[in-house]
Amino acid sequence: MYTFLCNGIGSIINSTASQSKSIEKSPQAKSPMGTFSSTLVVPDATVPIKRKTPNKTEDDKNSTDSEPPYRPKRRSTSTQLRTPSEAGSPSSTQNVTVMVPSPSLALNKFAKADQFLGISERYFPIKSEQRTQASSRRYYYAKNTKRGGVSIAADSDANDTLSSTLSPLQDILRPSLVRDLRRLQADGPAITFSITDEKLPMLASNFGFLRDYVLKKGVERAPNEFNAGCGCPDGNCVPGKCDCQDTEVGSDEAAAPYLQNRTALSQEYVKEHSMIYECNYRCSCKGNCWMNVIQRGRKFSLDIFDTGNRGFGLRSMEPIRVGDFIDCYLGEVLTQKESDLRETATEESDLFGLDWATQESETREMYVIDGQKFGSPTRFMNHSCNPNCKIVPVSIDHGDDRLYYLGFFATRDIPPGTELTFDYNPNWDKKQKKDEDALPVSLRREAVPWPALAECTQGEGTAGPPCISPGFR
Ligand SMILES: C[S@@+](CC[C@H](N)C(=O)[O-])C[C@H]1O[C@@H](n2cnc3c(N)ncnc32)[C@H](O)[C@@H]1O
Repeated sequence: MYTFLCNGIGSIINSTASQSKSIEKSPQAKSPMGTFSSTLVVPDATVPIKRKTPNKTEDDKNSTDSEPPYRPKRRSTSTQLRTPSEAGSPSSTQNVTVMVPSPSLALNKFAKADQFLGISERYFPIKSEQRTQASSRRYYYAKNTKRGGVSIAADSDANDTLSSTLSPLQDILRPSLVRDLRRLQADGPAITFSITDEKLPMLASNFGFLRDYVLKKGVERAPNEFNAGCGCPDGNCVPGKCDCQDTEVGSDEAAAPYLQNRTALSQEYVKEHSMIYECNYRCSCKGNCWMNVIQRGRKFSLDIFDTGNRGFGLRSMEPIRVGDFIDCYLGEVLTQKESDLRETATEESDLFGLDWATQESETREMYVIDGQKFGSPTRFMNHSCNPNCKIVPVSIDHGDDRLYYLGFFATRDIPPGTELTFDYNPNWDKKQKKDEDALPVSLRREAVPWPALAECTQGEGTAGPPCISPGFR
């Protein structure tokens, strides 16, 4: 079970429903299975669970198994830049606060050319011992400066107003974003963006792209030795027989989550909600079989674009077939306590509670993913109650029922250029007229002004324009 808590649009919806079919885990996979639900508000009280600590064998202690493939490779930094319209009119006498982006190679180039506003000790105050470094244009320590608090007065006799400084900023932000996105190409085809200069800072300065979760304080992966693998003969994982697959309740037959002939969700899993356990490095196949999809990474080039009325969105310029894997939802992984603090501290959060196993829990709280500031391109997927994608919880570690991945898969064929969407709350009771927790429109986060959308009337699976769930109003 997982919970999507998206403050803004998310915090106005709350519903929980059971999955239509539950699937029992194979004996090899230790974690309990649960029902699926998705809500968009603060999660229901979670029943804590107690981790069973398996007895370590000598073999386990001496284990030299390598790490699973998904590991944080880097962490982007987040900076903020306010455009003139956000900062107010850049009149010549007015004090305008500018969030100066982190000094980068490109920025240093500008500094050398003495063109860029803000590259001086005045805007990057430093300690005396750091002055030498700064004078040689090495601003390593200057990154510690709270740049958000640095106020820059628009100079009355300066020819360049704030708007004229935007151009060099875009010249820096655009290549910097390209560089940031290029790093994601290690995991699949290119991620591009189709965004005007004006809106570029909203993406480039406010968001850091990740290649894996960033585990925050109090969050841990289960030790490697807890993980288990299948023992399929000759490393040949056969559908229905591989131990990594779940067996349906009351049946010995394992449900095959993926198609064998292409890395895609099976028809059954397109319809159902159940955890998938992929083969891993501990399996006899070493994770090289068809039971390995999200670990192979993206298959499609994705484009972050300006939807015009729903902020940024995500699309692919390639045709996507039903069941295809899009990408994982990533972000900072928080303890529930930390996520509660963030929820109350800010209006903006994009939280997923990893609560698949917590219903059978006794003492542990679930982990929560926050994709607001750091994450993957799927963070820009908008809601639709007539969606073309869905989220499936996927684990690559049988010994860790607390930390797993959320994979986006296509639920129908998607033509090139179509916005990729998912239902933020698939179990929302469409008959429910009003959500008591709904926020008035004025309190919702609006990155750009969005015109009112038509209320969703279409049934699932039918094509149609973007719409808004009845409860959103
Ligand atoms: C996960 S973010 C999606 C990316 C977002 N559009 C952006 O520019 O950052 C969720 C936020 O997008 C907006 N959003 C998502 N789906 C929407 C829809 N169908 N209509 C209007 N706003 C939507 C809401 O502000 C919501 O809080």
